[in-house]
Amino acid sequence: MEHIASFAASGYAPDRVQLFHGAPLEAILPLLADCPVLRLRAGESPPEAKDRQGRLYVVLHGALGVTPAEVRPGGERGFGTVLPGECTGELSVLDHGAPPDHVAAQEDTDVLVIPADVLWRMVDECHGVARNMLRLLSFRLRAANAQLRRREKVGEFYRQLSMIDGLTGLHNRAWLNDRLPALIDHAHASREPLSLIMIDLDHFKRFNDEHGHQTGDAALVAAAKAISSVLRPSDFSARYGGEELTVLLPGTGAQAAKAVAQRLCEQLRETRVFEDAARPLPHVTASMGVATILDGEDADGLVTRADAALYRAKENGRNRVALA
Ligand SMILES: Nc1nc2c(ncn2[C@@H]2O[C@H](COP(=O)(O)OP(=O)(O)OP(=O)(O)O)[C@@H](O)[C@H]2O)c(=O)[nH]1
Repeated sequence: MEHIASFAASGYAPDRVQLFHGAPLEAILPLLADCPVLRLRAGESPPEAKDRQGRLYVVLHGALGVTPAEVRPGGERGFGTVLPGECTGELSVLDHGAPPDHVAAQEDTDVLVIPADVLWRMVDECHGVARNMLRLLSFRLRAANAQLRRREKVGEFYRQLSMIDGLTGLHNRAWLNDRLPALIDHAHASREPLSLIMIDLDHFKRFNDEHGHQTGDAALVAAAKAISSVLRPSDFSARYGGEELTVLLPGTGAQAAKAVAQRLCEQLRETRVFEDAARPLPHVTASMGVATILDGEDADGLVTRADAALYRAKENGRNRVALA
């Protein structure tokens, strides 16, 4: 970093500085005359104020990169860029707090440093500067709000992504844990039925052993597709874990749910793992347990009864449906 000159001797003019737009230069120039102009090399930060008064940095040439102070070095990059005529540092001047952002030159950059007391005198003596400060603050507020909204959206995107099973594309167990209690509450409150089908692929260990784990994965994907193809848009399917899948049927009573499960069973029986006829594989079958919510029952109770029914379907020969 190099101290080039005072502003008066630097050769820079104030008319391009946003903070001074519309303000009478004859009022501003005497106040700016002794303010230092620094040259920062790429990567250098302007010196921090030794007092708690803060200071405003106006870019005269080059660019300053601004990163929120809470972001670790090497973390999220480029919160913003301050270009010639723009400034940064106004918040710590206004509230005497620590600067909220880390500032560093993105290239060789000349910066006018305006100490807090000089800035306040400008605000006192020149309404135009005060107005520009307010405009700057409202711009910062809007930018911060937009940034928050973007982060919320990104957060929601990743939340949704974390609820999807990577192999089958179905919802995963985390989604089920999140949504099932809410669906059950809704069913109790609206006095509508809700059914759950627990599905377990038959002899899947043997299938893996005979055809390889990757073919087993393909069979799981094919099963998930087949199941989704049978359901209505208001139904949900999820991968419960391993080779176990779950279907949720809101507004569906026991008999209708049993009929859906039987349809799923048939669909699986007819589903090829690979459409490619050159690689004929045995069809994958599944056993299914169906349970319909009882008065006052919670998620654990419903899943346990569906599991017990599934166990009976396995016991009775697999490739079939049992009702809880
Ligand atoms: N390929 C593949 N296999 C999986 C996956 N998740 C679980 N499995 C396999 O599924 C098999 C389940 O085996 P078991 O629990 O013994 O049940 P099963 O062989 O299907 O027998 P039954 O359920 O009694 O009909 C295990 O071999 C697991 O490794 C997966 O994501 N991909």
